[in-house]
Amino acid sequence: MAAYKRVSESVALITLQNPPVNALSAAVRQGIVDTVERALSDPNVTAVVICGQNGVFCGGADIKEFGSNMSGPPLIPMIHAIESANKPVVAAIEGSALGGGLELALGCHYRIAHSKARLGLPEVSLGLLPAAGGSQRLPRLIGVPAALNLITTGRHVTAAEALQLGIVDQVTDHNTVDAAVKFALSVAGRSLDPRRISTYPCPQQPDLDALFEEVMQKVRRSARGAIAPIACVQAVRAAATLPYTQGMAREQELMATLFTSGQARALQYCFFAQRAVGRWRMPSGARWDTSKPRPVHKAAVIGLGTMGRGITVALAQTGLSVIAVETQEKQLMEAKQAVSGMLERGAKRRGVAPALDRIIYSQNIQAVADVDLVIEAVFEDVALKTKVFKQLSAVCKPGTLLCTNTSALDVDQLASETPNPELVVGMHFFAPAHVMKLLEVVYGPRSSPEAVATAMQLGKKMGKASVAVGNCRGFVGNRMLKPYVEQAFFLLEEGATPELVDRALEEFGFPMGVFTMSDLSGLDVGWRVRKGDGLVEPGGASGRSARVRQGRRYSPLGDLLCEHGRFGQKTCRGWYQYDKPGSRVARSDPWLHSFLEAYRAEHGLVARRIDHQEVLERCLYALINEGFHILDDGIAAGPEDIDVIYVSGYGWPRHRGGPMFYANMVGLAKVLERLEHYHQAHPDVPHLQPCSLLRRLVASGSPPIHRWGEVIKKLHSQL
Ligand SMILES: C[C@H](O)[C@H](C)C(=O)SCCNC(=O)CCNC(=O)[C@H](O)C(C)(C)COP(=O)([O-])OP(=O)([O-])OC[C@H]1O[C@@H](n2cnc3c(N)ncnc32)[C@H](O)[C@@H]1OP(=O)([O-])[O-]
Repeated sequence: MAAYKRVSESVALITLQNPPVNALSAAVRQGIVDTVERALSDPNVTAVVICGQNGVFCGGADIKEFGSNMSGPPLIPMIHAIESANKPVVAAIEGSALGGGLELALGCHYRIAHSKARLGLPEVSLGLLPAAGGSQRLPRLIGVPAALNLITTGRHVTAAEALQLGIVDQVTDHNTVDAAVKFALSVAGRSLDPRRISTYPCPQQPDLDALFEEVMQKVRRSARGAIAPIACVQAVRAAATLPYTQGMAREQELMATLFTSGQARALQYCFFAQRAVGRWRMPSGARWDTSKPRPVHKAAVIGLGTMGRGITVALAQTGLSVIAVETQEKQLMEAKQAVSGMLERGAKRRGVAPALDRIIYSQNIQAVADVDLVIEAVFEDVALKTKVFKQLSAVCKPGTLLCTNTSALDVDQLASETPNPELVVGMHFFAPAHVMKLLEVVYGPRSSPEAVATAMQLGKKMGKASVAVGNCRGFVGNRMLKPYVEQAFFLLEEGATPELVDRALEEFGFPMGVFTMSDLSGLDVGWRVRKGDGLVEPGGASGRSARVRQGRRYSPLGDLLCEHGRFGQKTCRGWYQYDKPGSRVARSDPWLHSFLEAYRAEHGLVARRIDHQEVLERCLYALINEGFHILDDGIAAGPEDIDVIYVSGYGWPRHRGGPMFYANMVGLAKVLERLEHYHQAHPDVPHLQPCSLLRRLVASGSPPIHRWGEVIKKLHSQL
């Protein structure tokens, strides 16, 4: 809807009304058409102001309508009617003007923005492009390079940057509507021809072809298979090389290729999944809107290694006071320096003052006596963590929440070491903790809903994609990663090379394949976990028994490389070789290839040709199959929880939606059939045995992902 009223005698004020972000639904578009017509035909009206209800201009087209038959007046002629109006139309931009919302404003003759407003054309992050004239008007208004940057990245700009770019005409700290009405009165009666952006020639660039070639190469590299960024470059190229009308036709043509694409559906699923995981639920029935978070004004971090330092920075950047505790003096001094550096660099990027004074460093755990929440990030050793939890229970004031950053230990066991297990949850960050978006909030059977609510709220405050998951070995992310890595190892035994496996996964869209990632994080990390699982047998890595553990197939390849001191980038040797420690440039290593041949010969394994399809099916379907086990166990509330975890923490390509969404796209019956095929070939690999939940979903006709709940009774999906 759009409300209409006359203000200041002769200004028609049109207010978009569709809470919470005034998205351009069919009803809003109809409201705009009707009210603009009314304003232009009312002789008492000399100017028009368009604004949004509730301090938000417009969040763009209504994404919820994309899945259905679009009805109501189309956007392009609606915006054209405004641009060709014979009375000045001024956009009063508060909150957000994004996508179709900014395109509407670009159709207006003037734009006034509040200093806190955010503007942008983020369609690319939904697998689309600005298709209501944005890709044709923005380059004409601000030039090709700046428009290319905004449209291919989808980034939001501040009002200040929008003014500097020329997107808006004025920025105000006061009431934006009042400022816009005053501005409209001041320009009433002036010629509007110079204000119709579609009539502008596109500012020419020296060597336009070279610019587009360079941008296209950069976009192709970072897109990793996503098609929308490429279409965005092509649309802006049309603006730079074609008259407006032809450019618009090209824009529509390109949009048509994207709108129904699987990638657009995947990215729009991610948009809603990211918001759905905030509406968390626990198997007990406790939920996000009935559990009150506790106030957290002061927090503490125990252990200032790599993770502890990142967590301290992430906490301080929220404005909280932080007590950072490290018992080793040398480690404490080094941590103080590292944390200060990270805070200063972060503050510089964001153009704010670094929060150095918010952190108090101490060697004494007593210092945390009056904090509201503690995050323990000491070395991943159960005895050490238990000792710390006992100390914290003795030192902290009643009601202090005790959170552990463990990535593999039993959260409930740690809770049992304290007098108040209800106050214990896992807060599993990902390295670097002040950069990586994902936060797994892990609740045990005794964790209170308030404790979960508090951790989830703190995660949101830190700008994290926080997902509430149940306590089990590896929680959700690492638990699914195990069969994925296991399959990659088995593929090497059967004839593949690290290069082949990694190329298949990187072409699928992962930033890094399994073996490149293993070299980056260090082979010794996985080795330590396998030792913790009792899987590593010292020196035993030969003969048939070397490839069986706990009655199932096992590959000691990773253990053998570690026994050779090949820990990856840090030792210049791992699955690949590197020129110097820490170098990221992986080069094939002939030693590794002859080692694999010798290994196969020793174990009577005959290498066979393996193609990318098999690599993808075995690695991804084994991971997905574990996802179904996690849903069946009620460890994750819904498929969206798993997908947000993998997209925001494990590099799963966003334009493929996430593991569970991808399984739905491929077809559950196909995933089941392929798992059965591979399990038949490898009966000693239980991770390939299809999960009963997958069978039940296929037997129920493979319902769409948002209806899996009907099959999985204990599912609490929020889609
Ligand atoms: C032709 C044209 O070229 C093309 C084709 C397009 O225009 S394509 C569309 C382009 N527009 C976008 O990409 C902007 C998308 N939105 C955002 O980036 C953010 O929402 C926000 C505006 C910065 C506000 O953030 P927030 O943190 O304050 O709240 P929220 O939790 O995110 O959102 C609050 C609630 O509003 C819902 N919502 C937000 N934007 C929406 C939209 N455009 N359509 C439908 N629902 C929307 C969201 O799902 C959530 O619902 P629920 O979860 O409460 O049920």
